[in-house]
Amino acid sequence: MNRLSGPHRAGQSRNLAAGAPRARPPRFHSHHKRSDTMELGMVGLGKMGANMAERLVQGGHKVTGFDPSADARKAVAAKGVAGADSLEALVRALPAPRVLWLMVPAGKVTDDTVNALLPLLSKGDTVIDGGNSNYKDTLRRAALYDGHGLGYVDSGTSGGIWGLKEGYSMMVGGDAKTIDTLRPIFETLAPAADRGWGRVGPVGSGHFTKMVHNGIEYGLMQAYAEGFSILAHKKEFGLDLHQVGEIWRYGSVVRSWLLDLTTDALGKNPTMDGIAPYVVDSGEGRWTVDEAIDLDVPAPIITASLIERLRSRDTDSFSDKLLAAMRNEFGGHAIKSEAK
Ligand SMILES: NC(=O)C1=CN([C@@H]2O[C@H](COP(=O)(O)OP(=O)(O)OC[C@H]3O[C@@H](n4cnc5c(N)ncnc54)[C@H](O)[C@@H]3O)[C@@H](O)[C@H]2O)C=CC1
Ligand SMILES: O=C(CO)[C@H](O)[C@H](O)COP(=O)(O)O
Repeated sequence: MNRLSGPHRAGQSRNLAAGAPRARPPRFHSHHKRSDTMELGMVGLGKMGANMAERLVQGGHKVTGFDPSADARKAVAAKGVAGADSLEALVRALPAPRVLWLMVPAGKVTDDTVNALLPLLSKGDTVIDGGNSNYKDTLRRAALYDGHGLGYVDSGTSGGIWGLKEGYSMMVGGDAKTIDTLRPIFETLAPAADRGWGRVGPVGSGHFTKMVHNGIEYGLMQAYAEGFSILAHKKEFGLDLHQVGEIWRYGSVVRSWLLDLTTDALGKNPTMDGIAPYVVDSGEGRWTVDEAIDLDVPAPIITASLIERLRSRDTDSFSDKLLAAMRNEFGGHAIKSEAK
């Protein structure tokens, strides 16, 4: 494995998380406290990849990054991340056996990247897909790589734009020995070397676990949004939603990081002024619902949360108009006319 000289200071990853507001003592201790640093390539230097590359550099690793956007490459250069202007140049810059972390949009871009890397890599090299890929795509890509003697690891990654400071939570799938060689990378990216990451099973299981994590995220988000909306509609009490959020953040049963962020958003913009009521989804929720159906698992909350997102985009609902028309047909109930 390509190790850089010079030990990575013991506990360095933990120091990175020292500013985290709600740091807790570790619940378990790793027997593999590595002091190594590594060299790796980061493909995709957007909101996630750029910060991950920066955190790795802060942890003493050597990172070369590729992104088709020259601006993205320039932004990370200032953080100590070397730049490559093509995938070929990136692969050439890395010592064998190579390690490449993909942090690109799921779907076609990931497929294109995986396919373009295939002829450039050599036996023993490993690709880690840290994006939100569908686990079925991951199984297909891993089988392709396995056939060429290449390692393929999936890391379901959570932490968003806060990961640079707080560390990332990583659900890792793949061959246990391969993952062990990548330990210094995960230990640095995680909130602490011995927590917030782990091998969850064979390849595919990391993305599967992240998919369910995001399904849960949809349900939690929906519950907070509905609760605050009920509070907002009780006009006679004139409730201050930011204040309520702040109260709930401490000691309440519903306190969470998501509530912290929700409260922050309410503090900045209590009436959600200027925000269109349109909620995007990137696929993880619908894959979770598909999977629940395939496995005969009832998942009504996650399913309803997904449907609510779809509903948010239906600003001229045909079904609601048809419902009003039906009531008129059977009961002669009045139809409210559309404002012209
Ligand atoms: N933003 C978030 O909160 C999280 C995102 N993810 C996942 O991480 C991945 C990256 O997400 P973000 O950084 O948020 O997206 P982003 O849109 O900010 O960045 C994606 C980057 O990939 C680059 N890119 C596009 N085509 C490329 C190609 N062919 N080769 C190399 N780079 C290419 C783009 O120029 C861009 O800089 C996605 O799979 C996303 O689902 C995972 C966890 C959280
Ligand atoms: O993985 C994430 C958070 O955990 C990403 O932010 C993801 O984009 C969220 O899912 P969606 O876009 O479907 O709301």
